[in-house]
This record gives sequence, structure tokens and C-alpha cells, in this order.
Amino acid sequence: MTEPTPAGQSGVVVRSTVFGRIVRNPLGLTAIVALVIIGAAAAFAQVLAPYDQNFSDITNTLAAPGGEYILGTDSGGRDVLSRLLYGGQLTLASALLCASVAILIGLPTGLIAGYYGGWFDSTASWFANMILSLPGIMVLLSVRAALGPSVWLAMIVFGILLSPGYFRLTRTVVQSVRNELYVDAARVSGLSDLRIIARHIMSVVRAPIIIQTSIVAGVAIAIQSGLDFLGLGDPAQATWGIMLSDGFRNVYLNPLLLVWPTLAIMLTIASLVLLGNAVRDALEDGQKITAKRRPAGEKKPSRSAALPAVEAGTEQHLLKVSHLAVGYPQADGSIKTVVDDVSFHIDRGEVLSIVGESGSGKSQTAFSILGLLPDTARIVGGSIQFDGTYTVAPGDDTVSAERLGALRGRRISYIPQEPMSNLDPAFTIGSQLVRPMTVVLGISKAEARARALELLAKVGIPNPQRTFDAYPHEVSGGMAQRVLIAGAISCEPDLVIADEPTTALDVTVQAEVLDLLRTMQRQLGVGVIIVTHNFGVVADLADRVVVMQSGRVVEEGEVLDILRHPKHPYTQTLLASMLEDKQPMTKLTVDAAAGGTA
Ligand SMILES: Nc1ncnc2c1ncn2[C@@H]1O[C@H](COP(=O)(O)OP(=O)(O)OP(=O)(O)O)[C@@H](O)[C@H]1O
Repeated sequence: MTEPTPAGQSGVVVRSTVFGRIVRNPLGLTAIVALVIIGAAAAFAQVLAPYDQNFSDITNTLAAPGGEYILGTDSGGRDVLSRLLYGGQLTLASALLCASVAILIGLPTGLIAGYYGGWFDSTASWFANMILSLPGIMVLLSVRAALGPSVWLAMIVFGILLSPGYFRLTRTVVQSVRNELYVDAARVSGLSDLRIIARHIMSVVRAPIIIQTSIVAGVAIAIQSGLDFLGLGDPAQATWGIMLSDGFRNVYLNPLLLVWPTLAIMLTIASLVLLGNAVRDALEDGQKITAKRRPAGEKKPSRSAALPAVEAGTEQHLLKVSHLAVGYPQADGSIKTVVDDVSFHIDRGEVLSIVGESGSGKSQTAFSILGLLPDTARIVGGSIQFDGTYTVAPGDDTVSAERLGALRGRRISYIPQEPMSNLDPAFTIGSQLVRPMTVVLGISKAEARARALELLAKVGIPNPQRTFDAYPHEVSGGMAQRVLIAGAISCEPDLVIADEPTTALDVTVQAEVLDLLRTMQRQLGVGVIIVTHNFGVVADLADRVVVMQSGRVVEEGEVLDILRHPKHPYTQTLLASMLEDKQPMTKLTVDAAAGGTA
């Protein structure tokens, strides 16, 4: 079932549940149909089978298919079709038992070990390693020798042998998410561990467990059939393995006896594997957008095709965002719009601030300009133009990586919110500054090195050489932000986008970094977009301001105008929260021209 997306977008959101996506996958559908038929045939064996599994017509052994016995009879004169149906019961049930035992042991222990760690983790890991080191077949043979040929017992033991697989898988997945911010947030909000595990952790563990189970069930069928084939099963009960063994003994007399159980085993295992793959694909494709089918003859527009000319009279703007709308497809097929009808522009040498509370869409707007939106994001309306050329043309539903790739780092640069996580801990600061310069500016390593040292000095780093040689963890957050500012201006961009550049820094360092940004902007004459939730930063740096709330622009204008006469209640609230009800009457920054505080 599909549903058109909002205007401006050329994709169609596929409304789908996981099950819906599995059945839309031809292989998934085939696997489900095959498993349902096999399962139903086994479950209703008592009704469907013409004879009892052990009914023997000794006057008619090894009969060919046809007549009274549709698939013939085996060496004991038993009906092959009936035994195949009854055999399915035991074979499938034992595979289910094996997988259940493995899950019941491996999943809870993996959850506890992954979530809490500590002594339980060490002990459980030790046991898992010990079980993994046991030779499975030898254990199964020993159990049979000691306790008799029970298929149930063999499958319980095999389930225990397979449980470390589930334990390790669950533990690893849980460890990878237990320190995620949303899990911390759930803890802080007072949710019990049980609820956090049930709600946040299980949703991550679910998919790999389902996939693992389809594989384990297949392996269990193969092992169980293998044991029966070797004559180690219970001869009183029909299984596909025992049928296989009988067929093998009589392969020269009636080769077909080997074919039927082999087909049943192969079909079941293949269906389980295909189902596992389909489940994996369905979970990965969570929110899939397929390209809208174009009418026959209509060509897909090429990214490299000539772009439409920007609106006449707007070419001179360094950047112009027009009616931009960004959305995320949801599982129910709708689109959650996070940026809606946003328009503004910035000229060379200007500082524009985008201000708004958390979640108002500031970063999504900045990321649209930078082409850093996640893959799932869709431009659902509007356009973005940089220096007279579209980066997002009207009608585009994504930001063109090709167009942005040519601009990012060269003409548009970025100063991120968290300096430390934006520097690679494995490389020295110097190498992280030098490399982009050699690539983008085409200068030699020695030149780039000299330039990097110069830039480090320029951004106020006291000992440039030491910082150049240091690894990121050896410098403070404030220093790291200065390094990133140096990096952002190193390739002489026209536009710098700084996303909350001081949020992660302490107050005194914030002031220094703002000072530095102001100085850099004036010296280099670049356009700067500062994304912030802090009107203090706006007052300090910006020429113009765009105020955003809930993804929309609620007010835009000169900083002084907005500080003095905020029109929108939201702007008034933002200002009031900063100024504690004092009316701002003047720009708070040093006026370069006047050379004093206004
Ligand atoms: N990958 C995503 N999928 C779905 N929604 C998203 C995604 N990323 C962001 N959003 C939503 O977009 C909205 C705007 O987010 P954005 O990061 O632009 O806010 P912001 O104003 O920059 O806030 P902050 O100051 O906290 O970074 C939020 O409601 C957020 O939940």
C-alpha cells in the first residue's frame, strides 16, 4: 500500500509493517508459504496420512509409487507418505525444542551479562566458552549411550550446546546500546531496569535473535536427521532422518526412498534460511522510500543535467534558502516534517544567526545546507542556492552529494557542536589539519604544515607546534574547538556554518571562542551562520537573526531591531529567558567602526 508524500517530493513512502515487507519480498513470501504448508502437513498428519506411521504391509515392501501407496512403501512395507507426514511432526517439533532451549538459556543470560556486566558477565562468559569448547557430536553420542535414544533429550542437549551463540549475540548487542544516551535518559526518567530492557534493549536484540533462530532451527533439523541417519535415533518413531537411513540402505532397490526425506529436509532448511534473510532485509528496510514510478517514456532527471537558473535578482546572495521543508518518513507511511517553509538568505561578510529552542529545526536546516542530513531524511519542499547555483533545486527530494561534495570543505565549512568527538583520536591534530589543505588547496605537505602552524597561532593557541603534534585527547575542549575553527577557515571558505560552537565549552572558554569567531569573520570577510539557542551569542555576534520554533521561522530581521522590538511572542519569551525581563536597548558587542562599546 502506498501513499503519496507531500508536495515537492518525488518519492512514495511505502506503508509497511515488518510482516508486510517480508511478504512483499518474493523469497520471503515463498519461504512463508513453504513453511506453512510443511508445518500444516505435519500438524495434521493424523488427518492427512492414509496410514499409521508404523502400519506395515509386509507383503508389499519397497513398493513403487502409485496405487494404494502414493509414494510407495519402505523396506518394512510402511507407507512412505504417511511416514513423511508423521516424521515432519517429530522433526519440526524437535527443531523447535532445540531452538527454544537455546533461546531460553542464551537470551536472558546475554541480556543480564550485557546490561549489568560484572561478575555475572564473567561467570556466564566462562560457561559459554566452556560449552563452546565441547565437541557437540561427541556430547550427543555420550548422552545417547548413557540415557537412551530419545530425540527430545538429544534436542534439549543440542539446545544447551547452541545457547552460547545466543548468549554471545545478545550480550554484544546489549553492550553496544547500554550506554546510548536514550538508555541513560530512560534511567534518569526513573524507568526500572526491567522496563528499560523490555522496552529499549529488546527492540534492538529482537532482529538478530529472529535471524539466528531461523538458522539454528535449520541446523537442529540437519543434526537431528544426521543422528537418526546414523542409526542413533528412536526406531519406533518416524523422522525424516530415520527415513533417510532406510532409503540409504535400499538405495539400489528403490532410490526414491532417499529422495522424499531429502526433499523434505532440504525444503524446510532452505525455507528457514530464506525466511531469516527476508526478516533481516525487512528490518533493515525499516522506512523505505521507493522511487516514484515514472510514466513510460519519462526519463529520470540526471543529477548532472543542467540545473535550472536561480530566481533572477537573487544571484548575488551567498546563500539563499527558499521555503525549505525537510521530513522523515514514518513507519505508518506519513512524513514527519521537522523543517517547514523556512526561508532566509546570507550575504558575503554577514553573520546570520539561527536561534531557537532545542528541537526547533536549527540543525536540520544547517545540515540541509551542508548536505549532512541522514539518508532517511527527505527534502519535501523548497530549494537552497549557493552563490547563484542550486544545491537543492526546486523538486529535488534529497541534497545532491555531487553538488555539495564540490563545495564542502572548499567553499562551505563547518564548525561542529562537540569539538572532541569531531577530531579523530587516532591521528595527531597536525595531520588532521594538513590533509584537507593538501587535497583541497593542492599545496605541498610542507606548505600545509607551515600554514597549519600559522592558523593555530592565529586562533590563539599558545604553543602551536605542541598542539600540532598532540593527539586530540591531549588538548582541552576549548583548544579542540580552536583547532576546529582553524580547520574550518584553513581552506579559505566563503561560508562557515557553526552549529552551537560554544555549547560544549565552559563559560569562560565560550567567551574566548566567540571572540575568536568574531575576529576571524571580520578579518576574512566570510559569511557565517551561527546556529544557537542562546540569544547572548546572537547579540554578541550576529548582524541578522532568524528565529525558529517547531521547524518554522517565526521572525527574521536585523539583530538590533529584534532585540529592541521582538514582535513574536516566542522571540519575546526567548529574550526574556536570557535577559530576565530587562529590555535590551543596544547591541552588546564592540562596534569595530566606533571602536568602543555601544
Ligand atoms: N534522524 C532523524 N529522524 C527523525 N527526526 C529527526 C531526526 N533528526 C532530527 N529529528 C527531529 O528534527 C527536529 C529538529 O531537530 P534539530 O536537531 O534540527 O533541532 P535543533 O533545533 O537543532 O535542536 P538542538 O539544539 O537540540 O540540536 C527534532 O524534533 C528532532 O526530533
